[in-house]
Amino acid sequence: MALAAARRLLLHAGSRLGRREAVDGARRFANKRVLVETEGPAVMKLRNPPVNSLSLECLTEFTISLEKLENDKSIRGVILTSECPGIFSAGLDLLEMYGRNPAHYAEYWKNVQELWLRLYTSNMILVSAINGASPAGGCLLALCCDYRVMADNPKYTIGLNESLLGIVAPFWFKDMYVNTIGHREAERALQLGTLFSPAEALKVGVVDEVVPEDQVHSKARSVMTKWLAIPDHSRQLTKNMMRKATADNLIKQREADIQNFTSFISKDSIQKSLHMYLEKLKQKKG
Ligand SMILES: CC/C=C\C/C=C\C/C=C\CC/C=C/CC(=O)SCCNC(=O)CCNC(=O)[C@H](O)C(C)(C)COP(=O)(O)OP(=O)(O)OC[C@H]1O[C@@H](n2cnc3c(N)ncnc32)[C@H](O)[C@@H]1OP(=O)(O)O
Repeated sequence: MALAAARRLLLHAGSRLGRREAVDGARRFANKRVLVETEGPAVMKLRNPPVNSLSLECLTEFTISLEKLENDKSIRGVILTSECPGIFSAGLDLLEMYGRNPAHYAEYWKNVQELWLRLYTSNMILVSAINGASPAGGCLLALCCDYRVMADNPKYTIGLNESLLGIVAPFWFKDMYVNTIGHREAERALQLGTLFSPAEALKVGVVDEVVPEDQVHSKARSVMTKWLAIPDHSRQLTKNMMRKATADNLIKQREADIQNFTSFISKDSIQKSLHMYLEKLKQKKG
């Protein structure tokens, strides 16, 4: 209930802000964690420092921004990128999955599902400009896009690394991985929790193109121009044909998937694994 109210408030605030900025001629709208520019090809920038983790608030704002863009018939495509230097997204927020209660886990997972379904089945053309590290849920965001451009910086890695955290990528993460890189590569990468360098990601097909870091945005724009030249109706029907079965697979068992996640993440052994992983992240600094 509280989240639904927050969502209504955010939507209302978002549209007020959008109107005010449009009057200023700025053609953009924003909430705290997501900035959307609609001048030229629309660009959605994640800005949830330090690492663009997908907290509940961030997921909510992301979903609302996407909904607003979907409702604007003049927007046919969106470039998804990050405003946090060196990080595309660190994925799901570990602090939403650690030390909370089952009701919180259920609420969080529902929102993860919601964002995924919206992104994966969007009628818009989605191009990701991957300008930083992109593990787990960060990779998931990129995989939802129709085309992925990654910055050529060996420090940036991408992949579904859940098994390294002692957790398991849910079946719909796995399905999308299989759809993108094929069964054998997905099976190996998921078990090993592989984080690919840009060159490896290109080779295996996790990304479509790797370009020098200073060209990642211009390349994403030129890709968008090419995709925008395709008639919407035929491209959308084709996209739907390719993705519907995968999305439907979650839609038909959303509630069971929430229960599954909640009981899995609540286990003492899983909480212990997450605790150890969080400690490892802290120690890395010291
Ligand atoms: C049969 C099957 C049965 C059941 C299955 C059912 C359901 C499935 C169950 C579970 C699936 C859940 C799926 C989860 C998917 C995810 O996305 S999990 C998140 C995975 N993410 C990561 O592993 C990334 C971890 N982070 C990093 O590697 C680095 O931080 C990163 C490379 C992104 C950036 O490095 P750097 O710039 O050096 O920054 P720091 O490491 O110093 O980090 C800065 C602070 O940010 C905190 N932080 C980092 N990542 C996260 C995160 N994902 N969530 C929350 N917080 C994060 C980090 O701790 C630092 O905090 P501090 O400043 O120390 O307070």
